Amino acid sequence: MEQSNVEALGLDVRLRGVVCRHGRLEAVSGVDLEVARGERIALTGTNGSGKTTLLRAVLGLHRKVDGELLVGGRGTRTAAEWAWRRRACAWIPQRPAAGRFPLLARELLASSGAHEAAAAAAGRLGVGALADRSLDSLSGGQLQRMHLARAVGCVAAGAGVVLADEPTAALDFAGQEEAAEVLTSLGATLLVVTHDRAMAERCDRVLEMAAGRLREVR
Ligand SMILES: Nc1ncnc2c1ncn2[C@@H]1O[C@H](COP(=O)(O)OP(=O)(O)OP(=O)(O)O)[C@@H](O)[C@H]1O
Repeated sequence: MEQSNVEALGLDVRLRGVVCRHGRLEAVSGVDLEVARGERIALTGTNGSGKTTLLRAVLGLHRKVDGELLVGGRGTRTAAEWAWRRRACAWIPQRPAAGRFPLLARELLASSGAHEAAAAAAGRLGVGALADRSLDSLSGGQLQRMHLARAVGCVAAGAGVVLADEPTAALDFAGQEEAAEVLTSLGATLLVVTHDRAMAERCDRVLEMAAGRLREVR
């Protein structure tokens, strides 16, 4: 993996007038946001207000985006920029899919680009012994811990931004604390969608989304 262009201590994220549509529905409406390198942002808000759509847009997965959306000063106009964006951002999905041909947990960890760091994180998160299990055999909380461990691996491999979509939703209380600690101490820029107060309290800023618009809460 080419790592030279990805900064280890986080990348800045800049959104200007970002609009995202699903067909005719405008899910994100004119969002402006400046996130400094290493800053940790909690994104809260009502169901269906556009949080996941916004994170997917930052990741480069939502292609119908108007406005300016830069990570580390780069857009996603060319295939090379798009590939760079995918390496620069670690992604913890809200509903991890096992896929049609389920991966083994250790294959998920290896896909981070830094297998040893991800495997060590899996150990710390209490799922190291499950590495040879297929992802579709894991419980919701175990799967969420595995994705968290993968994100740690991605950062070790050079990702500068972590995009996490309700990463503690399936976790028990101790797991919520552990996950919040792991995510907020990575050194990477963090954008985390969460309804978990403990997670929000560990972040530098809390933003709220309502009907596709963003406002600062703290
Ligand atoms: N693939 C899709 N096709 C059509 N509409 C979609 C699609 N994905 C999301 N939407 C709609 O876009 C809006 C924003 O959805 P989004 O998933 O971004 O919200 P959210 O804030 O993450 O919600 P939640 O808190 O429930 O996870 C919703 O009205 C949703 O129904």
